[in-house]
Amino acid sequence: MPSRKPRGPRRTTRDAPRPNPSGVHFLASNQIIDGLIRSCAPAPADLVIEFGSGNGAITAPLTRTGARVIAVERDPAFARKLRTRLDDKENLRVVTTDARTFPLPRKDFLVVASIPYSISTSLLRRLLNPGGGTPRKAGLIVEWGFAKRLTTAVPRTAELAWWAARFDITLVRKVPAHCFRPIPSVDSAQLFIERKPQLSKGEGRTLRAMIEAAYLSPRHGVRNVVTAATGTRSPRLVLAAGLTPGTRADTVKPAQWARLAHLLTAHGEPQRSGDCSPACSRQARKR
Ligand SMILES: C[S@@+](CC[C@H](N)C(=O)[O-])C[C@H]1O[C@@H](n2cnc3c(N)ncnc32)[C@H](O)[C@@H]1O
Repeated sequence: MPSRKPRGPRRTTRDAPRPNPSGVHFLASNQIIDGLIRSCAPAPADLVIEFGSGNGAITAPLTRTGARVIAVERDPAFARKLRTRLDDKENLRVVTTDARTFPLPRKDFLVVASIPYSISTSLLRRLLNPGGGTPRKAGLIVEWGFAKRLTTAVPRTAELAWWAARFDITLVRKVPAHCFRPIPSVDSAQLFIERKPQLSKGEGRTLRAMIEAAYLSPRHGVRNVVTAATGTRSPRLVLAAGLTPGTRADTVKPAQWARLAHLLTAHGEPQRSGDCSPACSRQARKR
């Protein structure tokens, strides 16, 4: 992990936060951009998607890795300028569309992006929920508070726990506001996300059912959560997962739920309900 303080461009009094009606803040630190790209180590065989390419601060160095790059930008003026500027890059495709509806590839891909903060949650939902394709690795610049919520040891909501149980989500570094132009009022963070080995369908269903039961009844012990989710009692497997039957649900880390789901599935414990009851879904959506 880098220890040097990220350098932004030299700061002057003219750089103080100013009204910015477009709400767009461009990365202006080569050190941050390089670190972001290096975190995913794109190679020529890779497909990399960048959401919100703006004026290409990340796109241009991304194309130099030799990977195939798809830059997704909603603003037609930004997209047009980027196409013109990087006209000679045969490995780049600029797509003018909304990141929230861009169809994600089914095959292997990476994401490298400084994402528009207004769509952080909806974009992460698309990237980290099964359904479409999910990235093998993602290097993202996100708002600082959002990064902290995503990386707490015991996430606050069932949805965050579901993501953290299936992906390693690491807060790599703070990205101070002065690394952007214009300077925003909040700091940002560099996140690194890596997909864990994929779960079987049964493991996924058991994991989801347990997480939802846990977040509906956070004071319950793990034993009750397992019973609510699978209809069985498995104290031996709870112990094997490094928990005790009485461990409170709101102290259990996502990786521990994942381990327990693996053990329960391997020993043939079915989940009780389908993927998710309506009440659980409502709770999971609360953010
Ligand atoms: C934070 S800026 C990042 C720009 C550039 N990547 C950089 O780091 O300098 C976000 C960019 O996302 C674009 N954008 C905003 N909402 C979007 C959406 N829903 N889909 C795709 N692009 C979007 C904006 O036009 C802007 O160019």
